[in-house]
Amino acid sequence: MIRNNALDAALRASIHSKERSAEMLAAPFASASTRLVATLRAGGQVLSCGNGGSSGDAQHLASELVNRFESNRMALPAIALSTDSSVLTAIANDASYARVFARQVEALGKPGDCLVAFSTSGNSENVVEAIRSAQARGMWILAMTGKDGGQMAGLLGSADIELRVPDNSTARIQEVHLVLIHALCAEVDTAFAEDFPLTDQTTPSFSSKILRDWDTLQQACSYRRPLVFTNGVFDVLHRGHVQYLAEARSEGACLVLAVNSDASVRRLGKGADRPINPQDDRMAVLAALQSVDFVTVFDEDTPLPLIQKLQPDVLVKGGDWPVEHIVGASVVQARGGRVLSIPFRHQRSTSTLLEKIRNSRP
Ligand SMILES: O=C(CO)[C@@H](O)[C@H](O)[C@H](O)[C@H](O)COP(=O)(O)O
Ligand SMILES: [Zn+2]
Repeated sequence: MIRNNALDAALRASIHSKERSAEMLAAPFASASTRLVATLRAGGQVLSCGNGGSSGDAQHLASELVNRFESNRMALPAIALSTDSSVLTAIANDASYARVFARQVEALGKPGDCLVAFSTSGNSENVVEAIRSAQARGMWILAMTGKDGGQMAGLLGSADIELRVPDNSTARIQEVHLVLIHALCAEVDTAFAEDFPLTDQTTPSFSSKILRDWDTLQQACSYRRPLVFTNGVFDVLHRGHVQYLAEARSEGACLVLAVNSDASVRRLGKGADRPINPQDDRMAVLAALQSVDFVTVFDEDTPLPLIQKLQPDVLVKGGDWPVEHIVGASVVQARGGRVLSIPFRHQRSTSTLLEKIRNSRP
């Protein structure tokens, strides 16, 4: 058998690096894949960047999200920021090379999106600048680094995740980055294959905003700050509701709306025939509103346990609720959050509406 020493050495070093990564990156990898899936489920996008070999990695990741990895699933939104030579040369020429990714993040990034930032040293200035811009826009960072994590490691906040390859060789770090990209894509394939059967190649419906499971909801919205929370029955949706929800959404970066379950509505004693619309229908209608980022349901008499779990920054109720009576106010205020009673600009009520319909019967 013919062996080549250079190839043997490279392969051995790569295997060693991968084995060490398997031990050291298991926990942050699990967090990264969960959060990436939650971001995409919530309609967020992935922006990726890096230089040289890492620019290729950024493109590799984006291509597999947009197109597919190993199985068919819906197309997912991802853009590699190292691909448009006109944009890159214009920014580098008019501003500086350090701004080439940051400027694009400012143009394309939205709160809740993910920036996947590749740098084996953690010190590429343009990647560091991109992280700063992404954080300022309410995005979270998945930092793919190596060596000692460089400047990037020091920039990351509690919402961010670093996958730092335990190696000092740029080449070995890049080789592990590629494995990490493929492993992340495999997790994304699995998550979206469950949601969308192979035959369904459509974009996510409003139903992706409906998260009944509170753990999943917490993961999807925990880093979308300021987080706004409101709750109610929302039985027969009217103009007052729509206006109120739009105003609530404008108070932060993400609005979670919790509706009372049918059993919980019945306990409110609004009438034997209430709710008119069952909880699944109410949630589906609310999820179609642009102002609403996530809809969930609670079965308790009050949303207090959910408020304690989500720890929103802004708690909102309709104008008929004085702030001191709003359930969960003390929880939010204790963390320095705001509690708002938003006045109804359009005085409508479901009960009056139903009365009108009943009285109009021949
Ligand atoms: O691919 C390689 C080395 O394997 C090179 O092109 C390498 O990516 C470049 O030197 C990069 O500029 C290195 O940047 P970084 O990984 O430190 O951010
Ligand atoms: Zn290379």
